[in-house]
Amino acid sequence: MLLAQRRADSHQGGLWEFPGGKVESGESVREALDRELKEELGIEVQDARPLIRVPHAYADCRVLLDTWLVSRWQGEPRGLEGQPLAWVSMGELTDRSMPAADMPILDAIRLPDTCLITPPSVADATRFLQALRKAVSNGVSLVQFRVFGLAENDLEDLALASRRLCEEFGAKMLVNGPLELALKSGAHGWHLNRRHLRSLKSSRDYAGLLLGASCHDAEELALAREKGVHFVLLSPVLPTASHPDAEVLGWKGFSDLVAEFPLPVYALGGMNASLLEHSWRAGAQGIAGIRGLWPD
Ligand SMILES: Nc1nc2c([nH]c(=O)n2[C@@H]2O[C@H](COP(=O)(O)OP(=O)(O)OP(=O)(O)O)[C@@H](O)[C@H]2O)c(=O)[nH]1
Repeated sequence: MLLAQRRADSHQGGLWEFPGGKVESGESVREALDRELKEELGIEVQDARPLIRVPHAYADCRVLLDTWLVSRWQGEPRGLEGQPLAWVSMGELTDRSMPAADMPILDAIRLPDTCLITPPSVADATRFLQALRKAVSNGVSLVQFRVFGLAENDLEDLALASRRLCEEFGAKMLVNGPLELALKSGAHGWHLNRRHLRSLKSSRDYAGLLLGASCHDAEELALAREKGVHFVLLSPVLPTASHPDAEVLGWKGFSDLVAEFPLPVYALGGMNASLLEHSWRAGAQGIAGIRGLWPD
């Protein structure tokens, strides 16, 4: 990631920021991005996509950080306004002092664009683990382990084996189920259903665990934000076989709900890899799913 240090006499002066600036009147956000990065860094943006929109109220002003991920550009970035620049790895991002509004952006950068949810019923644990291996070896790096109906010991064994497999390929696994199962299996995180989200005291009590939550409407999104989870799955965006009677949000309903929601949100319900780009345009971190993503 490329960071720039803000001038000492500017708003949030001295802190490290993502390069950018204000949209001028008559400009689209993409045009503003191209102009600002040309003015400040001397580069031509060639490929960029929306990442997250974060509204934030500072004591002295309100900002809406419409953040884009720039993946291709021409030219070597230079601090054309005299600002110091620093290339930092994901791990080093938190070593720099950054504006408070940037915190959700750090979560969005760290999370991948796809979240795989395991099929809930497991008839054959060996086949299940083979399919999971295929998924993580093909690049899936965020897995939600969601399995029901197994005897307690079998469930624990499967969760443990799944976590080890994920780790072998550098993927993170969250358990959707009892917190004890997440802890016993050494999972990287805990995924909260509606009931768990309501009863969660504060994310601070779960330091070190990546927390995700399932949400279905504006009220649950507000709750997820209040409780301080790291990301959300919002569903159902499109009709889905796993919840045939649920009322779908549609892409319009989805993007209205997440337009200024300051946490990464995955679109869930009827998703497959071909909808990934569409989900970005609708304001999503990416897509989550079972059938559309699970290798047979
Ligand atoms: N570019 C940028 N601005 C940020 C970040 N985080 C954050 O809170 N901001 C706030 O968003 C606003 C961006 O405006 P800016 O001052 O960079 O805009 P600009 O380049 O058009 O500058 P100017 O209006 O001083 O000429 C500032 O209030 C800044 O403090 C960040 O990571 N990058």
